[in-house]
Amino acid sequence: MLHVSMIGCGAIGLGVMELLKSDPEVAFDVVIVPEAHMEAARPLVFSLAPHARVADRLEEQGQQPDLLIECAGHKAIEEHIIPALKRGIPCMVVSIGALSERGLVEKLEAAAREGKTQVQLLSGAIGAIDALSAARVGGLDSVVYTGRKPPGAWKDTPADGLFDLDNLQTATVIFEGTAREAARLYPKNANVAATLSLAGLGLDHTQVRLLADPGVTENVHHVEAKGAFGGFELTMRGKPLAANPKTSALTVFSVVRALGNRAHALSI
Ligand SMILES: NC(=O)C1=CN([C@@H]2O[C@H](COP(=O)(O)OP(=O)(O)OC[C@H]3O[C@@H](n4cnc5c(N)ncnc54)[C@H](OP(=O)(O)O)[C@@H]3O)[C@@H](O)[C@H]2O)C=CC1
Ligand SMILES: O=C([O-])CC(=O)C(=O)O
Repeated sequence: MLHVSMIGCGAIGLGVMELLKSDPEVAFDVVIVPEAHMEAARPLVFSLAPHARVADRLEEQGQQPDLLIECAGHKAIEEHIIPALKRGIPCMVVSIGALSERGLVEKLEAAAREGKTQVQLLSGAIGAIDALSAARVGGLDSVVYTGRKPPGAWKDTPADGLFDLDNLQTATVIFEGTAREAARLYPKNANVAATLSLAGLGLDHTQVRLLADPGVTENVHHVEAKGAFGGFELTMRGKPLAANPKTSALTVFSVVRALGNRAHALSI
């Protein structure tokens, strides 16, 4: 039985608990949410994981989880993941876009080294991360990522002021540049660009194009990579979660897979 503490009970966290509620090998013991939202979170958590405790942090004394998983956002990495790693608790992170902040990846690595443990960065909404990071071993020449989403998915981002999102008639490029700049301008839509960068050529050498496209209803991720290994092209058409259209459903499935791989006898 894998005893898991989870940070965040939003679209991803609740989706993960729902899918794992009848898995006898995974137990959610603690769900961490901001203090102000603990009361509201309790009934939701109770309905999916009746034995789980809602808290605003991991207790430092007593039984430690086998694994701490972050499904919350940038601040949760600094607040919860880094201290847990230093205490030797293995961690998983889904908010990969947060790692585009300078120095944060190095802080995570240092904390894991200090605690003699490991932090796993999850692939989330994008596929072929195994192929891309293997290809990097032989040398990559280029990685180009195009992210295409319905105009509504770009609400409350810099594109909202620059383009009339409600009345777009054709696919419109809202950003073109490096993954680092994409992550700076579009932090809540930067997870895929950051994941591809960390697996491949880094934030400054991964090219990104972002489009608002009234012709799509899905989050479409296209990757083209070339290098000593040859090349690949990948298109993912991710159905958005009803609870958060910025997030593809595959992200939830990717977390469930990762937890299953830790908990079950066979890992794939
Ligand atoms: N790797 C990938 O491919 C993808 C990654 N993501 C990332 O995953 C994360 C979660 O996404 P999603 O579930 O859709 O987002 P939601 O906004 O639906 O949920 C986020 C949850 O985290 C909680 N939370 C926020 N900050 C903290 C904190 N410091 N400590 C504890 N809890 C906190 C929120 O609590 P409250 O509501 O009470 O503030 C909320 O319950 C985001 O960072 C998102 O960018 C998303 C899609 C793809
Ligand atoms: O499709 C998703 O779930 C999220 C996404 O585009 C991103 O954050 O890069």
